Amino acid sequence: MTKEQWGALQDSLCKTVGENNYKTWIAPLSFHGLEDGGVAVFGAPTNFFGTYVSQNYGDLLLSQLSKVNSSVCRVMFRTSTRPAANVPAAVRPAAPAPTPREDLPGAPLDQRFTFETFVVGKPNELAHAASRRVAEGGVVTFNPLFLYGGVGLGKTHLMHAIAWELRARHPEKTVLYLSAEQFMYRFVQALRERKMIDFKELFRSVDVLMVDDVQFIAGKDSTQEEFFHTFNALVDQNKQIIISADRAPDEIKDLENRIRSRLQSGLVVDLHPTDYELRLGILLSKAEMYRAQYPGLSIADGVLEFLAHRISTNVRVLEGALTRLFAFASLVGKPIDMDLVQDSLADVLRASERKISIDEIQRKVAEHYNIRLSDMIGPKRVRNFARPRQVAMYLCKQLTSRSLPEIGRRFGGRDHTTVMHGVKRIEELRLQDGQIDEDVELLRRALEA
Ligand SMILES: Nc1ncnc2c1ncn2[C@@H]1O[C@H](COP(=O)(O)OP(=O)(O)OP(=O)(O)O)[C@@H](O)[C@H]1O
Repeated sequence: MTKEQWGALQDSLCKTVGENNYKTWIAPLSFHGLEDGGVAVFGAPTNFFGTYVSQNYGDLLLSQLSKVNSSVCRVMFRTSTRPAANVPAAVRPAAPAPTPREDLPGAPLDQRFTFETFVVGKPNELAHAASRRVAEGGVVTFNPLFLYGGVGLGKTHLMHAIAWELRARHPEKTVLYLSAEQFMYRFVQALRERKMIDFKELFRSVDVLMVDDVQFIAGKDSTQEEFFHTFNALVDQNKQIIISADRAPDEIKDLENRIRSRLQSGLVVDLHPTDYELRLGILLSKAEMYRAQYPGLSIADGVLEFLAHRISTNVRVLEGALTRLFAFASLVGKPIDMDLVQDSLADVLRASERKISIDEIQRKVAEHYNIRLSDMIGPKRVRNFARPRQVAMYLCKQLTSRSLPEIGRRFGGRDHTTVMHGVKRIEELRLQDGQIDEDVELLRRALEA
């Protein structure tokens, strides 16, 4: 096992654990060598760091190392003596911001996550407006600002944008941005090294505290306790706090009530799931950036619209798809058109195929024919209810993978032969009756949108 072999493993480790984890936990390790008995020895910046990596990534490291060198049968971490300057920014106790305070244990800010690159649409306009207001750094009006939303909807992007803006407008202010996980890590480290006074002083002396992914501290009692005191101390001094989480304060389980109520005491805003227009806006803006990077590559009409329509999960997946398209196109020297989309994104498209539920179909059809849901599912056989019911059954058969007996059960416990009959009837009617055909087509499109 050589340093070169360790170096060669970096890429695959980064892919396996994700870039953030890699930067935080793997990159700071230095490979010291292979000792007797097949022990691969690594230098870690602190004892806590070594223990954490050993517990969380020990098995992974061992399995990867033993693939390149079968004599490795154990990994071990020793506190490294190398200078802190070699430790990547993610774990270095200083934020790489313009004129950062040397002692701030913040996380690095992503250069790309600014307000300029954040595309605003209906689903995120409130969160964006509140973030802009806080980023002005004027009088504290809502404290904390609590931003929440599902995976990949732009919480971290907005947090970084606020931090960049604050640092640019108020270089005299100390703005500390870090994830809740890093807060915990710092806290545990301070406990172990008996530096709690320094820790408290440091966190209580900032002008703006930004904590990302606060749901992480749920269930971690002492970290919550410390967070609570930090929070109160800062609010008492009228210092701005900005928090993000993947759900609303009252939906975070295992969070102490007093913390929950503090989190709710300012402005709570959510980032809604993206809509088609926002997704298209984001794609257009990202494509613009890629065009500068890959001059000469063109995108055929309709490609971005297709992606915005089909990939509705989250923005990260959308971005990934675009990155792959540009990379693929430049490698094979082809234009970005629908053929390339199908060739290079088959897996992404399959994974993001929208699953339509029977409930959704029943609701949409009832709405369309202006009848009550209970009448569609209920026993009445009058034509006003029977025809919409058959249309709904037909759509369930076409748009879901449910079996006939299952569909029957969901329509008030009807037999599968009734469903079969309904489906057949609509097939026939679609050929004979233009109105029915049009209704079904309209409903299908609305459901697939
Ligand atoms: N409105 C937007 N405009 C431009 N880019 C966006 C927007 N929303 C999200 N993104 C991009 O999507 C990616 C994911 O966003 P981000 O990391 O901020 O999500 P998140 O909500 O923090 O997700 P997670 O819950 O996984 O932490 C980033 O590259 C970000 O730049």
